[in-house]
Amino acid sequence: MLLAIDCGNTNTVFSIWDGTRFIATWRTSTQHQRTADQYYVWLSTLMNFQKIDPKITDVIISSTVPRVVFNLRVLSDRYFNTRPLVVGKPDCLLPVDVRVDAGTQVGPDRLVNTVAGNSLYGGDLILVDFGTATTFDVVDTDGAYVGGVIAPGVNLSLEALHLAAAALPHVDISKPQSVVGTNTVACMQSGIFWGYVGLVREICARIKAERDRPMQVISTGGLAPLFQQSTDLFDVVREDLTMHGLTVIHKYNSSERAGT
Ligand SMILES: Nc1ncnc2c1ncn2[C@@H]1O[C@H](COP(=O)(O)OP(=O)(O)O)[C@@H](O)[C@H]1O
Ligand SMILES: CC(C)(COP(=O)(O)O)[C@@H](O)C(=O)NCCC(=O)O
Ligand SMILES: [K+]
Repeated sequence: MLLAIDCGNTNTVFSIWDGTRFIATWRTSTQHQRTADQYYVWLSTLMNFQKIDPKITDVIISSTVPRVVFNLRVLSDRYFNTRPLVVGKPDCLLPVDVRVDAGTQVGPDRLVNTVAGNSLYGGDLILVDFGTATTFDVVDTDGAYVGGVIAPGVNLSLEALHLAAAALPHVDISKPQSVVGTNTVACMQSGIFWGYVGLVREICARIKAERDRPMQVISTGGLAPLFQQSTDLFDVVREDLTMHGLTVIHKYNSSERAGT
């Protein structure tokens, strides 16, 4: 079975893929200090708790935080006796082209999303991923990654208000009842929620105009469903987009190595 690890700047998600479906998914905060042994204690406890004993034969990692990769590699070598595939490294092949400025290091999560989007929905896509940052990845007609947009994440924006202004509290995002807030929290939620709806709408409209063709908008990340509520921003919300992409990349590399 495949252990797929998607490490973002805030959270790291581990999923076990049995070849047809994910049999388990667990999430932990991203901390580069966490050792391979700590990961394994955590993972094996959860496996015992869910009464599963998967035989992990392969590991694939996508990480937007380079420092965590070392310990995840050790986890794979020491406990699963396998050399992991690491997206973005030269020995990890991608089934799509990447057409960006020379020397640009595209976030591996964006490449994985592109592969997933292309495998599920074809080409001419805008992939919106609500993570620490909100990213827009543009997928060409042939499935290539051709660039995109990086905006501050929703929670990062709320946290920035709280950190910079003495009288503004820490607030969780939610859809406000009305645009005009009658208390501080409602005012902040309105600014971020409706501001974000505007940001997503405007950026998608401009990408479509710039590329002069219809495009499907696919969204992912924990906050995608919140924004889909009573807005028409996305054609599809697919929460497991990145994980799905990891399974596609793993399969592609396995078959390339086998020469099929
Ligand atoms: N369902 C959710 N509801 C509210 N906040 C969420 C939800 N899912 C994720 N978040 C928050 O969104 C932010 C980005 O999380 P995540 O998608 O895990 O980012 P990353 O992939 O960059 O690590 C974090 O602050 C996280 O706590
Ligand atoms: C834009 C990102 C910070 C998003 O990361 P995330 O929100 O998933 O933690 C990440 O994709 C990244 O570090 N990218 C490198 C620059 C680029 O993609 O052009
Ligand atoms: K992301």
